[in-house]
Amino acid sequence: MNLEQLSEDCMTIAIEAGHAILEIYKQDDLGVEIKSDDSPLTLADKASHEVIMKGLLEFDYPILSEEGKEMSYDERKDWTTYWCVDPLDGTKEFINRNGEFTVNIALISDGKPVLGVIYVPVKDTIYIGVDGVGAKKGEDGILDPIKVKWRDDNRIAVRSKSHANPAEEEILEKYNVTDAMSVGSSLKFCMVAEGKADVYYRHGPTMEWDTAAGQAVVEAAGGTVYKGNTEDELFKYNKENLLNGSFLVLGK
Ligand SMILES: Nc1ncnc2c1ncn2[C@@H]1O[C@H](COP(=O)(O)O)[C@@H](OP(=O)(O)O)[C@H]1O
Ligand SMILES: [Mg+2]
Repeated sequence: MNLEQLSEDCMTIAIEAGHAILEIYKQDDLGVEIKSDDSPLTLADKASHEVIMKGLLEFDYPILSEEGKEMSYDERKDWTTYWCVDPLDGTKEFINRNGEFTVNIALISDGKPVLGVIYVPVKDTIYIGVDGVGAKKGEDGILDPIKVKWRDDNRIAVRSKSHANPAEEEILEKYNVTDAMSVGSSLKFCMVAEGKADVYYRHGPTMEWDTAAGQAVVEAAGGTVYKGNTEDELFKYNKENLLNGSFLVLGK
């Protein structure tokens, strides 16, 4: 498997999906519905999902997408390598029209995200992480390497804009965080990956597709994603329950 070649194809697919999202973002009616789990869904989530499914079809790996058909653990438990996709992460931010939403494509191998692409449609910016190779950020058609930062003191945290939890404060204090920024979607992982923040601790629930591409990007940039709120166990994928527990992202 040539991850670098695959990452180029994923970039093209993510950008095309982002353009489909922007077409809908321009319209007055975003076609908002509420899903059975009470979370919002728009025409853009569906359009992006269609573009990504079509694009990834040529690669012979199964696909787990937030907007795809529900997949029981029995159906996916033997997958060794698969795509984990969030066609539009930060749907609330999309509906609020603040630009803080992303397209996320990750390749998982043996429970670890080994490739991740995150596209930010409104900024036309892309982040790529390839295990064993490194992470890059693309702006104005130029890709530059990015690296995490671990400040000696006055550390900076990123937190969810829509789902921050007071239980996060204790951990931020433990890491000497003196400043926190609220940002929507997987952009938080990107901010740690490019050294704009040192820490992202998430106490509340997310799904595996919300974190897979972000974890690949931040780890390829030199960071680490841990399960829970300690530095003991790495964060793994294709769990029986796709609901993530709390996790800790550090720029080291
Ligand atoms: N109660 C809940 N259960 C599961 N996932 C939740 C959740 N509340 C929020 N999320 C996840 O958090 C994501 C948004 O993260 P953030 O708050 O960092 O922007 C959502 O992604 P989507 O917007 O793709 O649905 C959603 O998957
Ligand atoms: Mg999401």
